[in-house]
Amino acid sequence: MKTVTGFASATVGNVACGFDVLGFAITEPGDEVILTLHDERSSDCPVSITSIIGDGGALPLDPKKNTSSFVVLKFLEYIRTTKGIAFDGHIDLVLKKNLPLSSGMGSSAASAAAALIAANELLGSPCSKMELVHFAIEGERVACGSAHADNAAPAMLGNFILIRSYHPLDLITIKPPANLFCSLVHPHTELKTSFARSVLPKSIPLSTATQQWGNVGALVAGLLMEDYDLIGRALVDVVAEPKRAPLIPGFVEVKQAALDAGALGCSIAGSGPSVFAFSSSRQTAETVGAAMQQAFLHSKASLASDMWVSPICSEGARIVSKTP
Ligand SMILES: Nc1ncnc2c1ncn2[C@@H]1O[C@H](COP(=O)(O)OP(=O)(O)O)[C@@H](O)[C@H]1O
Ligand SMILES: N[C@@H](CCOP(=O)(O)O)C(=O)O
Repeated sequence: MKTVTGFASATVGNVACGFDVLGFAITEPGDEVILTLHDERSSDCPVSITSIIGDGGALPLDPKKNTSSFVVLKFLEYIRTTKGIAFDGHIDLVLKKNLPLSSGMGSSAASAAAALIAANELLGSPCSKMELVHFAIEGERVACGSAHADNAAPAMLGNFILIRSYHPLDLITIKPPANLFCSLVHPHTELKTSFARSVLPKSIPLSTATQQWGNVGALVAGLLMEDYDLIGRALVDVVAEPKRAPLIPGFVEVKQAALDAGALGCSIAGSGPSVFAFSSSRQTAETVGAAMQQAFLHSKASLASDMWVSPICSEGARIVSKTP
């Protein structure tokens, strides 16, 4: 019986100004998916979820509703129709859910990317990571109703990913500057991505768009030029942050605490409630993260939080172990 374990880490979507077009991966924490291959099909659906560990019973066991199994079904259909690989066996899936749900840490995308990298390995690696990304993105539609790629693409590919176009999908990998560190703080409260998207305007004034694309361009330039000051100046979001900040208790204080502690910049991680900051050394990132946690704790809602300091992950989804 062949078994493969895949891992994919947390990701931060948007990176302030790049709503739905920019995201990056950190090195940990992340979700693990263990797949076991059986020769015989044991139900109509070729994938079953045997167990989910660490979700407190919150996630669906229906293989068509959980992002981890949904994307494996899409992958099986793809290799059958485009590569002539017919799969008549069965896959049992165990999800080790280490990422908090509805957190702004790309939890649904991490499950999908971990499952895909494992399924591809289990069936002899018929697909490249770039092919697998398509299914990981489709998984986001199951999670929140929109197939945004700014979590799924970095979860699979690592680094910063810029989505130049969705149709056709055109992903650009941007290697991180060597000394860039992320402080990611997750306050103990949930905010569903679907809800955080519903508060956004359907259209924005041209003057707002002008500011936003100026910052997106500057952020990409700052990353490529390793210009930390420019990265900091470009971490400005005039589209989503003003609408979403009121949904995160203490956000204004937390952001100010990060900047006062020496962060280059700070904004909402994905759709929130997590908040991220960039710093140009690990030591500063540790100080910044601690200051952000204190600010959440001393805010009106008095929120406890978890905090991670990490460089940008350059590897993306990976195989952790396999037998035989
Ligand atoms: N494997 C999974 N991990 C997380 N959420 C999942 C998963 N599969 C399905 N979902 C559903 O996706 C929704 C959470 O998605 P979302 O709010 O986008 O969270 P996140 O910001 O953590 O990605 C929940 O309704 C949950 O039931
Ligand atoms: N671009 C998306 C990112 C959502 O990230 P998540 O980690 O909160 O799912 C958005 O801003 O809606």
